[in-house]
Amino acid sequence: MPQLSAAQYGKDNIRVYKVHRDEKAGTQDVVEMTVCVLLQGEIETSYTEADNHNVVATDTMKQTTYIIAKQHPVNPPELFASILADHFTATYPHIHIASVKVKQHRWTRMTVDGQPHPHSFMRDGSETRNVEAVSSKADGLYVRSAIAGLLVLKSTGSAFHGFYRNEYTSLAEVQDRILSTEVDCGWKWNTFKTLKDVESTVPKFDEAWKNARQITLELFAKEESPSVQNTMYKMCEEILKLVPEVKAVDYSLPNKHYFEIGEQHRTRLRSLDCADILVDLSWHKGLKNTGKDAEVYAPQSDPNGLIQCTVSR
Ligand SMILES: O=c1[nH]c(=O)c2[nH]c(=O)[nH]c2[nH]1
Repeated sequence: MPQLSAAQYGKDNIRVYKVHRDEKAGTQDVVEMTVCVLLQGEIETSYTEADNHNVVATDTMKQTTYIIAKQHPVNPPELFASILADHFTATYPHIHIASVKVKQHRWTRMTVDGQPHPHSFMRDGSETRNVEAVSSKADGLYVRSAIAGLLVLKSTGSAFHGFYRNEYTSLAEVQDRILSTEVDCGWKWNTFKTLKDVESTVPKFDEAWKNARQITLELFAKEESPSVQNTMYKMCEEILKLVPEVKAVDYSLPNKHYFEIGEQHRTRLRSLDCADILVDLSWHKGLKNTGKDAEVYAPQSDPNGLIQCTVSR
């Protein structure tokens, strides 16, 4: 007899834009975000018996998102996501768990004629500030904040050697390589009992985001990295130190590679670190582009290393 063993449903990719007009100062602030709402609870018969009486329409979830955005602050995103998630579990007796994911996009104020412009912004990069809030009738509010899509590269100051070798290994030890990654860094807050507890933590959310971002960038830049693994572990340690309300920090870092192209160079490609492979141009009039003369590399999209960890207290 088949059984529905898990079910949730909701609205994804709800795009919301909110403007705040400061009439006195003559300036405006904008927030753009993409929201996903997913609900769980006593919804089984909608799947098994076509009984829709308990189905909160996904369109209702979208309309609710706009209404909550109108009536409440959308910043910090931790607060907005928690208010919205809490709304669903508080309003509907048969909804037991509501998950709200908010992805805030960057609109950075333009500087024009040396002054911050009152109402013009630019998208400076693919980085987003992400939050997931899960409101559970049984367990309270779980919140994870994150930085995603932050692209970074260092052209030296990274090595990778001393790794496991056997007959499947061709990678050479490397003392100096290019290191590039797209940062996905998350931090889980101690579970909040109620929405009030989230509200009283509001000043900490922006501060934690700033700290996590700064630690990530500074350690990435300053550290002589022996591996992605060790560098990300140090970042986790620093964030845990600076943000006592956080119980765990996680990173997911793809290793973006800089490869040589060209079938004739396959042997060379296999023998160097995958993240730092030179384009050998000696076939063209003896052009020197290897060793100390290396300047031109060939970035590759796949395959890539993927290094992940979670560090808890
Ligand atoms: O920092 C790294 N960690 C690895 O596990 C790894 N594996 C690899 O091929 N290059 C790298 N670099």
